[in-house]
Amino acid sequence: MTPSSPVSSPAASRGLFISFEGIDGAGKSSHIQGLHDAFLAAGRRVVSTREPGGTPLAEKLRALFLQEPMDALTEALLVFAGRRDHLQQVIEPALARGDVVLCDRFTDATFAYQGAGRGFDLQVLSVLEHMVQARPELGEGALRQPDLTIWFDLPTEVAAERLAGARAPDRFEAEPQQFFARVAAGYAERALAQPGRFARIDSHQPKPAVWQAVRQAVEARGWLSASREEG
Ligand SMILES: Nc1ncnc2c1ncn2[C@@H]1O[C@H](COP(=O)(O)OP(=O)(O)O)[C@@H](O)[C@H]1O
Ligand SMILES: Cc1cn([C@H]2C[C@H](O)[C@@H](COP(=O)(O)OP(=O)(O)O)O2)c(=O)[nH]c1=O
Repeated sequence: MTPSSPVSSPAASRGLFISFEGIDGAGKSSHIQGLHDAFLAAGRRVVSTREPGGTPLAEKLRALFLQEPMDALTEALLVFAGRRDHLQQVIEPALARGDVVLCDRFTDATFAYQGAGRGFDLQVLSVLEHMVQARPELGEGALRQPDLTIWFDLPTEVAAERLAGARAPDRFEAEPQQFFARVAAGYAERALAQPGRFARIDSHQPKPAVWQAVRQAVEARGWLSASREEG
């Protein structure tokens, strides 16, 4: 099997859904590409995608979301509308094919940014989450959630230093550090509530050390071995 060839039989592996989270500037981007390459080398088909975005419609919503002033409910409605389209057009079909889906942010970001960051009602977010991510075929209340969420955790002041001058700030990146402190606390709360799904990565380290930690989080689950069946 060549490094980039797909698995020979869909039965040999099930789809895997991995999301990447953290405050702006936490350093997720380059490691998503690294993991993409590592899964290809292990013989998996990989779809790398992002939220907000991931489909033509959701990318249009992303542009509005990042640039236009709006209140927190509008933010939540836009991001969940895009998520619905993304799940239907990209994520669910890829998982059904047995692909690995690497998603730069998912619903934890909504709870962290709109919930903890903006102070928006978490119960309303939960209602939207249940509408958008419902999997009725698995029973009442079943939701599509990532199999693993890789959470890049680092102090807000370090993230701010990394972002300074790196790129023109969007509507969120222009927020003050107190906003990101609330977002970071939101992620910590989500990770505490669902420890099996979250892998916390200490991102206040040089890139190679962060990459080792990311790789280990995935290897520890047996997901990077070429011939192994997923459990
Ligand atoms: N471990 C690291 N140490 C120092 N700088 C980093 C590290 N990881 C990323 N960076 C830099 O920080 C900035 C933000 O990284 P990026 O991957 O774009 O963050 P994110 O996608 O989480 O917003 C970039 O300029 C990047 O080169
Ligand atoms: C998915 C999502 C992102 N966001 C925010 C977080 C980021 O500030 C921004 C875009 O995320 P991201 O794609 O990580 O930005 P970049 O490519 O510039 O690093 O959207 C929310 O506020 N709620 C959400 O549900």
